[in-house]
Amino acid sequence: MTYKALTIAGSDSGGGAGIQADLKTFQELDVFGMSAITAVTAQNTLGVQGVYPLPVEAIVQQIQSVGSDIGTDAVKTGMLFSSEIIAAVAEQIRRFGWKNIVVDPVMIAKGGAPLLQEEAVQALKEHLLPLAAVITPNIPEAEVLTGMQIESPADKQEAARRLFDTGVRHVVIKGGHDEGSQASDLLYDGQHFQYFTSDRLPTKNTHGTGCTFAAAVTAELAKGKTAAEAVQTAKDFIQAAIADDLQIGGGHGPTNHWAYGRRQAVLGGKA
Ligand SMILES: Nc1ncnc2c1ncn2[C@@H]1O[C@H](COP(=O)(O)OP(=O)(O)OP(=O)(O)O)[C@@H](O)[C@H]1O
Ligand SMILES: Cc1ncc(CO)c(N)n1
Repeated sequence: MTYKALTIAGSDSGGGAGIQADLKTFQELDVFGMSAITAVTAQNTLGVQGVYPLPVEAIVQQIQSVGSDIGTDAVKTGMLFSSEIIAAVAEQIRRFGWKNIVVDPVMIAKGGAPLLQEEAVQALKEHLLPLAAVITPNIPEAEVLTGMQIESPADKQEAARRLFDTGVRHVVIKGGHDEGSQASDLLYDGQHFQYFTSDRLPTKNTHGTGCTFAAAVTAELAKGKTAAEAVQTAKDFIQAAIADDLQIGGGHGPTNHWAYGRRQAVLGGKA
């Protein structure tokens, strides 16, 4: 059985985030990766030097080329940049009847460069969130989407409830931006709160952690895993990828996308 996943996201020339992180992650998890590029960024470990959104027509055409021939078992959205792009992407997802939609509501790159126009937040809520099987905001993104400040564990749960009410089936609020010695991701399915917790690793090389995490969730949903199973694998994948960081570039380096696969191979006696 060949499982397939489509990422609709921006290109990161530095290879640590965006489309590049997604395809590497799909590959590592044995899922055939496809892409529809929404914007080209000139980017490295130091920051974002340029952002070039593609015409909506070019984005729609890429999605249609995939949908009309190959099809997909899951879709991840990342950097969508504008409300026009969001509306067009949502329309195509509906048109092909795709399920297993993972929305990573990318807003701002680590260095502060905007990857989503401010007025597009409403379009995200209106068009895309109701289609999502899983949404994976970090804490600042969850704050923007809910309009509330998240300062305590109770706030995090309340934000998850509010996000669930937008029509999303599972909410994951990631803990990368939390304080403390643990990085704890909260999953909410409308009934239960479940925490996925690891030691916080002391490194500056966390470029693309969010993209990589959401791509791993997408790959696992493509294989038919439940949201909780997919989040557990994604958490293990990103923990291994951060732990074995690569020391590339002069700023916030990428994670190591092959670390998880190497560890599995060692555990399974294959390496
Ligand atoms: N220092 C760290 N140690 C361990 N896990 C981490 C660390 N930083 C982030 N994570 C994990 O990485 C995943 C991504 O979380 P994070 O909140 O950093 O996403 P993000 O801000 O969207 O990332 P980015 O914008 O760089 O793509 C989560 O599973 C989180 O728990
Ligand atoms: C293209 C792209 N998408 C997402 C992110 C968020 O990490 C980034 N830095 N660049």
